[in-house]
Amino acid sequence: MSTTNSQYRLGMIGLGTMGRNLLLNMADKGFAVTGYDKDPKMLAKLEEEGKEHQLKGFADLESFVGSLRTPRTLVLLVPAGQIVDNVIQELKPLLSEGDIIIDSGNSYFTDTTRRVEELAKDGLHFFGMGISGGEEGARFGPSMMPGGDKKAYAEVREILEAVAAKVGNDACVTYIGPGASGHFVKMTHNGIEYAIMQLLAETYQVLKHGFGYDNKQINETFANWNKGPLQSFLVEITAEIFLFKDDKTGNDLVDMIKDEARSKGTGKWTSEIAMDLQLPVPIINEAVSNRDLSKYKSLRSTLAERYPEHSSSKSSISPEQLEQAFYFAVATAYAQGMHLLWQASRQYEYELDLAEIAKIWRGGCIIRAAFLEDIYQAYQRDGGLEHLFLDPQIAGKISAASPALRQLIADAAMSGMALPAYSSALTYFDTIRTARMPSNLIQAQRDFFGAHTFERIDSEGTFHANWNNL
Ligand SMILES: NC(=O)C1=CN([C@@H]2O[C@H](COP(=O)(O)OP(=O)(O)OC[C@H]3O[C@@H](n4cnc5c(N)ncnc54)[C@H](OP(=O)(O)O)[C@@H]3O)[C@@H](O)[C@H]2O)C=CC1
Ligand SMILES: O=C(CO)[C@H](O)[C@H](O)COP(=O)(O)O
Repeated sequence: MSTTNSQYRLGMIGLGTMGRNLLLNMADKGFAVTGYDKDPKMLAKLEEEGKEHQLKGFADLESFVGSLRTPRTLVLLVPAGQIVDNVIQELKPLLSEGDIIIDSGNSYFTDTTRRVEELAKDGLHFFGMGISGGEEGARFGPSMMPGGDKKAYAEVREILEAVAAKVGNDACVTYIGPGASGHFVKMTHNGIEYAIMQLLAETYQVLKHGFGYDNKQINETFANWNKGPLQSFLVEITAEIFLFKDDKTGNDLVDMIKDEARSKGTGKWTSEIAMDLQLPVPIINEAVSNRDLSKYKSLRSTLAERYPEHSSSKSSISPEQLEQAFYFAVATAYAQGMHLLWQASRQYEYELDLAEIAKIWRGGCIIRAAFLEDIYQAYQRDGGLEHLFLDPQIAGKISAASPALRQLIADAAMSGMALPAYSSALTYFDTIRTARMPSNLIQAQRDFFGAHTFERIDSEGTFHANWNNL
């Protein structure tokens, strides 16, 4: 296959929500780019949208690959799973040593590890690059998390920095690390996303039932929070949701939506891998479990009638205290996610720079928030920080906010209101600040019934006691 007429800088496979918008973003920034889709209508639409730019669509894979300058850079934005492997198999005979494939979908990180290793045998560079920001982010500035071969990154750095969201002069993209580190970091981003969304849903519950607020007041509360230290994309869109009207009924749309949350799996993956790494992320676990519990609508409805214990007692805390409690819980969710990255970095030798990760999450992505500046500063002060709560400035803010969360949980417990993510945040904090946990008893029990042995506080080694006098 001749490459003599090749001219395009990058080729995109998958021209759906993310792929089309990211490609248009690249074209806007002056890069000559091309897209591949089997559907001529998709190509016509793409070329029409990008007609002012050097943007071309191909329905034939060989011509598409042949249009790229070498070493070629191809970005995949197709559904994760087998489709990614299928696309790679179709591409491989058309590629040459040194070419780069970037999988920007939400692929599972162990699939990425496998693909990196398999393609390296053919001299091809495979990058797992998490992208966040949804449709609008892809079009106007996402946050991107590329992991793979460091030298090959130099080939794509310019284009990624040009299209990424900006915070001041900083582009929201950085080289993350080797192997599947980019997809691991994106998965963790989504785990934090799940936790914050669950906390916002619980806050809605408190505002509605504990405070007796209507949707307009709930909108105002979140909109006010979004002007201060809690400023974030998720708080901002949550405020907007409460004003949105349903075309069909004229009611607030939020009231017309079933209380059954769906998911695609990245939150579950975060919980699963955190358990494998023995690094607890309980708020994320609660967020995943609550999406699952929400699906048991009929069981919940039956049990609501069987146990009508929910009292109508109002929350005793002020809106300002609720804001403090939310701050505490969200900070804890980020702390758990960062702790997971700290552990994964050691386990998988990703050499993650946690300051850089916090830095590129400050803009473009779904979890962007003013608080990420504090996290970035904390890891800049100490790049090896084991846990965010060890940072003196974060510690001061957490300590000041914890009494409000205690009162929120106490009120909720007495009135029978479920606040699983908030409760989990407090329990996690109280556990992780406990110097001597009651886990000595668990070791004693294990040794009692199964001779599993225990360690002593006063001598090295493992011991077994004859608990049963056998
Ligand atoms: N939507 C979002 O907000 C975000 C999505 N992601 C991830 O990005 C990836 C893409 O998501 P999204 O853009 O939303 O998905 P879409 O479903 O909108 O687009 C997927 C595209 O892939 C194409 N495609 C499917 N199979 C093949 C194939 N074998 N060869 C070539 N093209 C193929 C589809 O074409 P056709 O329609 O013709 O089948 C479609 O154009 C996913 O992994 C997703 O998890 C990441 C961040 C945010
Ligand atoms: O990656 C994303 C944002 O960063 C997706 O929007 C996210 O995966 C949605 O996940 P789910 O469908 O499980 O809620």
